[in-house]
Amino acid sequence: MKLPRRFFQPLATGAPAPFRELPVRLERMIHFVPPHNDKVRARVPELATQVDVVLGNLEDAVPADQKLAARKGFIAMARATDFAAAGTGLWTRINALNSPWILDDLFEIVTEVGDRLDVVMVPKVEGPWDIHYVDQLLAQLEARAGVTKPILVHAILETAEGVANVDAIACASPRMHGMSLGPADLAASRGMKTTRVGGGHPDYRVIADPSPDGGPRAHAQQDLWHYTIARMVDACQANGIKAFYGPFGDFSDAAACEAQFRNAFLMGCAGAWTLHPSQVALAKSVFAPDPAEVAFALRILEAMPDGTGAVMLDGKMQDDATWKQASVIVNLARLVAAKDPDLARSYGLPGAAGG
Ligand SMILES: CC(C)(COP(=O)(O)OP(=O)(O)OC[C@H]1O[C@@H](n2cnc3c(N)ncnc32)[C@H](O)[C@@H]1OP(=O)(O)O)[C@@H](O)C(=O)NCCC(=O)NCCSC(=O)C[C@H](O)C(=O)O
Ligand SMILES: [Mg+2]
Repeated sequence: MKLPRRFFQPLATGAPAPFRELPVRLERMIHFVPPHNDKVRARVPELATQVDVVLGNLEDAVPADQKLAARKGFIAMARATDFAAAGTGLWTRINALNSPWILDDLFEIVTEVGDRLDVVMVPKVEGPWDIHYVDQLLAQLEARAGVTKPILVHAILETAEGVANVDAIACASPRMHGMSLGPADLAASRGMKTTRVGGGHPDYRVIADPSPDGGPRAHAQQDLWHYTIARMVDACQANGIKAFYGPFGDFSDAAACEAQFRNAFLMGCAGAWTLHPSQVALAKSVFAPDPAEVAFALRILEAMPDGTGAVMLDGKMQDDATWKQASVIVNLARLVAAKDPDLARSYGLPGAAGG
């Protein structure tokens, strides 16, 4: 176990010191771009004005014979757009740690565009040892390339072993930005019997007792991912990092995607992955608080200026704890308002231009 005082020391001479606190950023969606696809890559400058995070994906969904093209494509797209000026995060998902591509992924990307990269997403993280490996390697590469801002690490929770070690992963390094649920790999790793990428399954349900008249029995579909999301959110929040829902693969079912995103939002997730342009608006609307909820939260804060005591609002008791709940909603609303003038107006909060 590392000594507490050494936790925040750089892991290589010349590497930047890790952040003490995560940068505060609005990350309603992590938008996946296949960087080997020239047509989609050409849309990135425009996308960067529409999404909170652009991620160049090098791992699954990139054919093996396109891995090098994807890496080169990512480097080109990182250079072609000033993401920082647009207020948009630039991430990459590297190949798995046991793959033949990972070493060159990190070496080439940090060397070429490390100063532009915010976060490296690491797939199939099994335990803290995987984070320690990436942490050390990133520090060496940052030092070598003269990168001055520490690159953060985001783990995908997508193996049974990873879920068993979720708490240790969350606190493995000060580089940890957060975690995403990877429902497809996790389903396979667990031996779940579904071919869907995220979302529910009609056969996963509870049914009511038989009725005396032999009529049809009521049933309700359950959420396959509730347990994992709850564990992930607790591990992340306990360590001051962020939890995300991952992909929803059925682009044709916007209602189901929205419901899954909304459950994740209510449970404490900050955002979700978007794999197709049609999912961007969905994520934007779900991962921002409802204006009516913001209005009520503002009333709570106003009624309890110092955050203590007990008051009644519309017949509902408010106290120190509901003040904290209201603060969660208002803080997020302020972050959204700073980026989205329409929502700033509907929240009655100052937007980016202060109006
Ligand atoms: C899945 C896709 C290959 C589908 O692309 P396409 O067949 O082109 O779809 P459409 O014709 O409907 O596209 C309409 C237009 O939109 C552009 N497009 C498509 N996708 C994107 C995108 N991601 N970003 C920007 N623009 C996009 C198309 O080019 C069309 O443009 P135009 O012709 O000019 O109208 C594609 O959507 C895609 O590759 N998506 C990303 C897939 C991906 O990254 N998958 C991996 C993440 S999920 C995962 O790994 C599982 C996870 O790890 C787990 O274990 O759970
Ligand atoms: Mg996966």
